[in-house]
Amino acid sequence: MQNLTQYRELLKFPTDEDLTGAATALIRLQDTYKLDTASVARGELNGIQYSTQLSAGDCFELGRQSYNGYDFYHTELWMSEALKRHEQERSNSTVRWEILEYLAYSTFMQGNLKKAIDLTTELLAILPNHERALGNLAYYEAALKNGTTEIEKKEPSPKVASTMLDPEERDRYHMLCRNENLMSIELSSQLRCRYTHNNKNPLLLIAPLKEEEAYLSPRIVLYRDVLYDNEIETIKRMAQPRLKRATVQNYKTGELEFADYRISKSAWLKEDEDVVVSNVAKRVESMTGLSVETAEELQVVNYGVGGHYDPHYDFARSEETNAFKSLGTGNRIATVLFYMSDVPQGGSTVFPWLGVALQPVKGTAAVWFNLFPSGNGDLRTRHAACPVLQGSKWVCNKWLHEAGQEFKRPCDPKENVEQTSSQ
Ligand SMILES: O=C(O)CCC(=O)C(=O)O
Ligand SMILES: [Fe+2]
Repeated sequence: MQNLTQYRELLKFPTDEDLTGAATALIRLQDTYKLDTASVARGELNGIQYSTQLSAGDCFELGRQSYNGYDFYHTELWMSEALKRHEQERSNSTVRWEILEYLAYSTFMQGNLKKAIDLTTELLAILPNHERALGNLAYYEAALKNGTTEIEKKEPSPKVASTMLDPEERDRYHMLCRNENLMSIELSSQLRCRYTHNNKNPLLLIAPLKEEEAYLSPRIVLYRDVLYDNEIETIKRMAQPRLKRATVQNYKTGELEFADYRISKSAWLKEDEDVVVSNVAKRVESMTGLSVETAEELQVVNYGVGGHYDPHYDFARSEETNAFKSLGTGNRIATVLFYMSDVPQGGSTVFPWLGVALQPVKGTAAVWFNLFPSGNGDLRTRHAACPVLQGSKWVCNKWLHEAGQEFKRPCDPKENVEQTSSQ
């Protein structure tokens, strides 16, 4: 709010990137959760009515942003909605002929020539001398006469193409985000929950963990109630002033950079900063049976509405020669992901190829091994954070590394399948 009011001249906030990012996020939510355009515009998400609505101008802006990204499918959806809202609005936040022009062109680009002609004719009824519209009309009519419905499709730019998901993986990812079940009854009926008693670890003898299996091979388990509310408050309070836009590692250069496929804010906390942070690390040792000596600092992450992380591996693949090199502690052997909030809608952690969806529950931790005992990465652990549809998602995670685990999880060059006994 201060940026908007006091420092407007200096900071120019929100920026163009903020606007583009907000539009992309809304369209991401629409696609992932199959939200219908009119409902979103009315402020209704998955049947829940919120207080905010979109004006014709907002819808127009979403259409324009889609158009700028050569995404004519969403241009048409949002320009049609803009047109409907324009008719209903008393104080018009946009201009009818402009909507018609975008709508006609996006309709044409999707091969509907007749509709493009009708819309352009309507535009010309408002502005008979609109030069571009006159040119377009002649072009659309000629195309219709010659039977040319083949539209020259623009190839996505190399930057966009490199971040595009494999369609099958994307479909599985989105289905899991929508809570559509992908796990067979044969598999899910084998999942158990238990209290973990362990004579070797006094902590587990006094306070056994509530362990819930989410998948067996690879083993993914949930531990319930492993963070106290006051610990969560402390972690959030410490992280808040340090939160920065999250980065990803460029696997070729090893450089950290911003990427559309990971939208969140994060901060790192050291164990010696607060007893809460070191206690969490000790608990991670109990949960995994591994040492945190070589683990990364505690990463705290906050996702706002639309925040997400596309499918990825937590470990570095063999071709990613620069990853984790500077740490000198080997690859990321295991992940411990703590949920520090519930999320009212969206925000699950999903494993597209396993059909597993973990819904964030405050105080729960998810644990899995990323590597086989051979040290090779387990590709089945590919996972993603679904976009947050409503609310704010807080997690923190601890990534454990290979070094120092030699006696706790002995390596075995032959073991490319995980051990059957737990940990
Ligand atoms: O936030 C989540 O649910 C998953 C986060 C994640 O996969 C990561 O940070 O590597
Ligand atoms: Fe991850």
